[in-house]
Amino acid sequence: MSGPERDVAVSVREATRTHGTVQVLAATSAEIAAGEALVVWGPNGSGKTTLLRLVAGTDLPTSGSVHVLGSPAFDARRTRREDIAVLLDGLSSYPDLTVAEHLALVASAWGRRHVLGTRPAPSVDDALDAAGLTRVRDQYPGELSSGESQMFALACTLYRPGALVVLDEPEQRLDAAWRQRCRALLLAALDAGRTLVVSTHDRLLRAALVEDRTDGTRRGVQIELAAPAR
Ligand SMILES: Nc1ncnc2c1ncn2[C@@H]1O[C@H](COP(=O)(O)OP(=O)(O)OP(=O)(O)O)[C@@H](O)[C@H]1O
Repeated sequence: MSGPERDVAVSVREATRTHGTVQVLAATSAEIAAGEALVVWGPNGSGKTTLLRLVAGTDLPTSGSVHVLGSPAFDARRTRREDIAVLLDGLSSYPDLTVAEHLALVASAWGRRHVLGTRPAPSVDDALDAAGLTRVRDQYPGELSSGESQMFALACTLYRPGALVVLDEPEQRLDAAWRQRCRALLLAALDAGRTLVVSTHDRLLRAALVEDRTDGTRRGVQIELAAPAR
């Protein structure tokens, strides 16, 4: 979409982040409309997680601005809480609740808002099936493999409402089959009208999220962050 009717969901303008005297994010700009993906690409240490923290509103830019859903991201984090789903530093979980019970808890916590756009949310079992977690539905978080844990975190994050979803390297610790599921889940989220901001080292995920749809509409864009000086 282009033109004045474009519904901007994420706008990053000349945003930088400095820790002390060290600039960890050089001036970065990007803009996506609602329902599009922003793929953040770059080598280790290039500032991907830093940028995602600014978008998620858990950190402030040193200069420049970051707006999401029409508000400064730092404010939106509280005022638009139900609209922003974030998986940045792993998932906090309850050791004595099962995988399925965690999703049920998410649904229960969000009540009637547990709906995505005009679509009702899938059942817990359908969501677990889509994530490939049916086999471990009755296991506790401490009983999961590292790849299962990552899919569990992803499934919980995608199961809550969130017009905007922010994911830091969702493919981490996943094997090829699960990476494929991860791509399918993110494409389905986009098709449901969600806006995605995703950092990744996975070329297939990047390609899937920035490839135009068959009807020619833009699915997403990428920004590439430069390698830090070593
Ligand atoms: N609190 C901090 N104080 C100082 N430097 C920091 C701080 N947080 C991050 N950095 C530095 O900022 C740089 C960017 O880190 P960031 O985690 O954003 O990179 P990344 O692109 O996500 O890397 P990776 O691909 O390895 O996850 C790194 O060099 C890191 O050491």
